[in-house]
Amino acid sequence: GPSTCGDTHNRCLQWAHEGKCTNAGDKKYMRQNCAASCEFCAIEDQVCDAESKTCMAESSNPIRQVDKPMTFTWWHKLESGPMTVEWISPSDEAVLLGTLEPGSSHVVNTFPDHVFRLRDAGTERVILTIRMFPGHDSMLVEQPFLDMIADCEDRPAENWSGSCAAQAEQGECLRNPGFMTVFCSASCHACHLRAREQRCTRQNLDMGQRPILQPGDMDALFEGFESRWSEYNATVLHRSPWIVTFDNFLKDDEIEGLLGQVEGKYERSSDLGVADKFGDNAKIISDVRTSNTAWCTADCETTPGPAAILERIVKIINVPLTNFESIQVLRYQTDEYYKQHHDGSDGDNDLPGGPRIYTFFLYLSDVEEGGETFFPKLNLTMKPRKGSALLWPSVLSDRPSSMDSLTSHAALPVTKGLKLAANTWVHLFNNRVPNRWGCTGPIR
Ligand SMILES: O=C(O)CCC(=O)C(=O)O
Ligand SMILES: [Fe+2]
Repeated sequence: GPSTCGDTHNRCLQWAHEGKCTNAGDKKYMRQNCAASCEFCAIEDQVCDAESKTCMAESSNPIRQVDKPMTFTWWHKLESGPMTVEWISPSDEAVLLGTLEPGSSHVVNTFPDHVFRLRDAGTERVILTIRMFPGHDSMLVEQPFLDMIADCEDRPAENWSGSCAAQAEQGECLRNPGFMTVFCSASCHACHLRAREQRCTRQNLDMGQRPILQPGDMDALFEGFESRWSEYNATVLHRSPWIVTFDNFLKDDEIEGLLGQVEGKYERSSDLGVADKFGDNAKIISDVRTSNTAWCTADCETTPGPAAILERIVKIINVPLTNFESIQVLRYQTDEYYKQHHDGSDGDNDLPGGPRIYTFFLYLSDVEEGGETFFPKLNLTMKPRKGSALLWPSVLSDRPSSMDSLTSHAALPVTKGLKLAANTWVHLFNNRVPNRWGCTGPIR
């Protein structure tokens, strides 16, 4: 159970902003389940560094997580008789640890990546085998849970050339849990983590509980913004919502660096479908956006160009890189567009990373004709110019868990030439840990 003070539900912050922490009917639930969002916790209980406001997860390094001791508890909630608990050693030896009586619990001190097996003590039938994952520290062994994991098998994608068993052997289950628990769940003994509600709570991900914005923080950021960032010619085009442009934000060699890194990685732009019962979000191709997309992921973002760009954005918006998605490069050819949409939705409060709070948009080319970014509700149009940038929020300053519908926007069709641009999306909470765990696509 929760030993440190925190939220047990991802949507806690939204509920807190709706006044549920003090509302008579909800207060009890909120005290028990949303202590962090209701600010009932002492600061020192929280994983985040309050001073610098960084919510860098203590244990976001998976290698370190493996070394970190953990305590795991099983609760025997089955009608049947006693169960035995065994530790399966790396050389596949079963070591008997004890017997678990119906209605009672069994606690082991262990480490992430260790494997345990429960058997019916009478028939010796294997009831379940599970691998230890950090943050997931207890399990109710009950019939609905066993039904959920019953049909569990590896189901790697057809075009994947790896072997689940070999990858599991090499420690990939913990290093890359988002991919491995979904596609190699049997080999990882991680069938219990296929379901998003098991795998993707902020508490289970051990990622910190503090949102990067409190009500009002965003307004404070943009006060005096133009003079603070005059080196990039920051101009406030609109207040409430804040829309800011930067001339000469990018140097040519940074643009070349970024584009060079993603060359050959472009795919037709898609949206993510709702997670299936295996925890996977399928890509959906639609006519809402017709461009091509390439991601600047781990290897790319540490190269000089992208690294310098990200470092500057971190400084300007005062949010650590842990809350960022990878840079997404966009390529629009003639007649391509992205119809009116919003970069966030209220449902994003159910994601451990929370909603996107900012889009820091980069223009990587000039465009001969068309390709403007257009905000219909604000009647604002931004003509793409190589090296410039545009910053807008997805949420309200007064209530950072709520979408600001005024910032819906479109990419108008390119009518002549080519448009290269990039999204840098920034979340209310750490988004790096959720991304590694496959917890970023929509749930419903
Ligand atoms: O290309 C543009 O100007 C905007 C693109 C956009 O809104 C998006 O990718 O979400
Ligand atoms: Fe957008």
